[in-house]
Amino acid sequence: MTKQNVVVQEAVTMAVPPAPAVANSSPMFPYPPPRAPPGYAIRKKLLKQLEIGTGINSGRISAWVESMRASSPTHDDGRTSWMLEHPSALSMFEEIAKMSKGKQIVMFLDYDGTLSPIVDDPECAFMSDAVRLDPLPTPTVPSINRLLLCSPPCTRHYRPCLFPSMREQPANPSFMRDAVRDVAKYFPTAIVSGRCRDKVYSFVQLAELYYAGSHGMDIKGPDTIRGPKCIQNNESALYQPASEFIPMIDEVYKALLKKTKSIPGAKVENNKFCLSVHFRCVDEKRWNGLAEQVKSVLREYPKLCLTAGRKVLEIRPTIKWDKGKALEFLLESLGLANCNDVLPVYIGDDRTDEDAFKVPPPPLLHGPWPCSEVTPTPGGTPTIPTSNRALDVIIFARSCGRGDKASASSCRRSRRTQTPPTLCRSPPRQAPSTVLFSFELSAASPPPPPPPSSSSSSSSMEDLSLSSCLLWGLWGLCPPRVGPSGPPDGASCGPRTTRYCSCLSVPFSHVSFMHSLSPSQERKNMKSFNGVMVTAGEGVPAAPRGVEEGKPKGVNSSTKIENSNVPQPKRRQTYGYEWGVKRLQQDEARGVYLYPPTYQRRRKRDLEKETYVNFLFNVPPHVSLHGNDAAQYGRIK
Ligand SMILES: O=P(O)(O)OC[C@H]1O[C@H](O[C@H]2O[C@H](CO)[C@@H](O)[C@H](O)[C@H]2O)[C@H](O)[C@@H](O)[C@@H]1O
Repeated sequence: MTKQNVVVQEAVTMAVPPAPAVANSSPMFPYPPPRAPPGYAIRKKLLKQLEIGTGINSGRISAWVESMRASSPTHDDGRTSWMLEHPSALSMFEEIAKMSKGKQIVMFLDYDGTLSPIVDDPECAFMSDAVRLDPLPTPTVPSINRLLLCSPPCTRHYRPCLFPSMREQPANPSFMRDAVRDVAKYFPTAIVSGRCRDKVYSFVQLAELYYAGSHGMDIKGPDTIRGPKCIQNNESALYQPASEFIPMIDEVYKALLKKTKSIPGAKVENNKFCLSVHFRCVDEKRWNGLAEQVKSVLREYPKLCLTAGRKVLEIRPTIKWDKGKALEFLLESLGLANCNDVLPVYIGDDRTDEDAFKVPPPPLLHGPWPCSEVTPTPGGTPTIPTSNRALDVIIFARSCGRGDKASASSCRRSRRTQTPPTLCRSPPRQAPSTVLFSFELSAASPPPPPPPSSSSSSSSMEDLSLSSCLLWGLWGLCPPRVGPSGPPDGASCGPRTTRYCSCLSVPFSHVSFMHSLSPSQERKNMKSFNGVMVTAGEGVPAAPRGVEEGKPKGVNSSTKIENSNVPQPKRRQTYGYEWGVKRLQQDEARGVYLYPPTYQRRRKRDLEKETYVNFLFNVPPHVSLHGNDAAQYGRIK
C-alpha cells in the first residue's frame, strides 16, 4: 500500500449515530428466501422508468419494487452465458500485465456481493471464503485453457495452476482478506461500500485501506497517514460531504423502524449517511406494501432520495455524491488524478457501482457476476459464488504488484517527491487519463487467429501493441485495414491518428467492453465520432450473417452514452454482449457492426433497432477488422 501523506483540508467530525444497526430482524429468516422470478432482461426498462422520476414522489412504487427484483435475479438467470462472456481476468494475465506495466494500479473494491457473499442477514456478510469455481463451458482461448482446464469445477479450492503459492489453497475464511491485504501492499486500495464505514471496517479489518462508506459519503484514509490538517484525535483523513444529513437520516431511521415493524422480515439498516430497507426476508407479496411504507415516510423528506439495489431500497441525501465521486475524490486525494500512468481498477457488483464505472474514463473492471443470489445448497448453507471474479482480479493485481514490484516502487518513490496529496473537498475537474481495458474475452469465440507475423514492419497493424489497439477504440480510431475502400487519407496507424472509416465489423470475440468516452474525449470527438451504433437486423447493409435483433441482456448501464450530442433514438435499447455470443454460437455470426453516428441520420427508420454505445476494442493486432464504404458514412475522428 502506498502510504500517502493524506491531509484533511476540510474535515468534519460528527457523532456516529448510536450503533448503526439492523433492526426489525425477525428471529428466523425464511429459508430458502423468497425467489425472484427471472427479471434481468427487464432491468433496463425499469431503470429507464426510474430515471424518468427525479425523486420518491415521482417514482411509481411498483417500478421501484420491480427494479429491485430485477437487480436480484436468481442464481441461474443467464449466469452461464455471463460466465462465458466474462472469463477470468487471469485468462488475460499476460496481456494485462503488459498493459499495466509501469502504471500505478489503484484498487477500488465494493464490499457486499464482491468481497462477501450475499446472505440473508446483513450482519453476517463476512468476507467470502466461497471461492467456488464455476465450470466454464468449452473454453477456446488458449490462455483460458491453460488456466482453467486443470481446475476442478465447483470446488471450494482456488484454481490451482497459475500461482504456485496458491496451489490447492484450501477454503479459508480469511482468504479474501489475505488477498486484499496483499494487494494493498502494492497498490493504494479502497473499499467503497453502501454500508456504514464502521461496519464495513469491522468486516474487512484492514487498517491500511481507504474506506468509503455510505456510498462514498464517508471517506477515511488509513490510520497511519499523517498530515498537517488531519483530525487530531486519530490522525486520520476524513471526508464527509453529507454530514449535515446525519440528524435527518437518524430521524428517518426511527420513523422507518416504526412503520415497518409490522412487516415480518423487514429490516432497516442505519448506514449513518444513508439507510437501507431490506426486503430479502420479506414475503414478496408484501414488497409493495413495504415499499409504500418507505415512500410514505420519505414524502416528508424531499431532500432524500431512493435507489433500488439487491432486495434493498436505499435512502440517501440528494447531494451529487456517489461511489463514482468517491473514486474521483480518492484518486485526487492520492495525488493520482490526471496521471497517465495510473490504472484505476474498480470491482463491484451492484447498480450503485455503476456510478463508479461511469467515471470518465471509466476505471475498469467488470465485477463478479452482477446478480447472482443466494443458492440453496443441500446442506442448507447459502453459498454464493459471486466472489470468484473479484478474487481473480485481486490475484491478478497482486501478481502484477509482485511481478512489477520495481516499477511499482519507483512509481511510489516518484510520487513521494511530488506535492503531498490532499484530501480536499473539491472533486477533480479532470479525470485521470487512464488506459482502459477490459478483462473480458469471449470464450465462445471463433478459433483463435494465427499468431502475429514476426516480419511485420513497425508501421504495420501487426506491430501495434494490444494497448494501441485499445486506444483505437478509446480515441475512436480505425485500424488501417478498413476494408475495400480503405482509409482515404492513407494516414499512418496508431493512436491519435485520424482515420476514415464507416463501419467496422468486429468479431464478437474481440469486442471486449463497451463504455462511454470521457466528456473531454466526447467534446473532442463530438462532431465526427461520438458513440457507435452496434446494429443488427434488417436495414443494416451487409449485416453479418446470422446477426439478428436480440433481447437486451446482461449489459451494464455504463454502456449508455453520456453527455452525447448525437440525437438519441426515442427508445434506446442495448443489445448485450450476451446476445452477441448467443448468436455467435447459433449462427456462427462473425461479429458486430459498429457504425459512426452519421449512419444514424441516414437511417432514421431503423433507429429503434439500433443501439448506441461507445466502445473499446480489444482487438489483438493480428485480427483484421473490416470496414466499408468510408465515403458513405463519413469521418470517424
Ligand atoms: O455497496 P455494497 O458494499 O455492495 O453495499 C450495498 C448494500 O449491501 C448490503 O445489502 C446487501 O447485502 C446483504 C448481505 O449479503 C443482503 O442481505 C442484502 O439483501 C443486500 O442488499 C447492506 O446490508 C446494505 O446496507 C448496503 O447498502
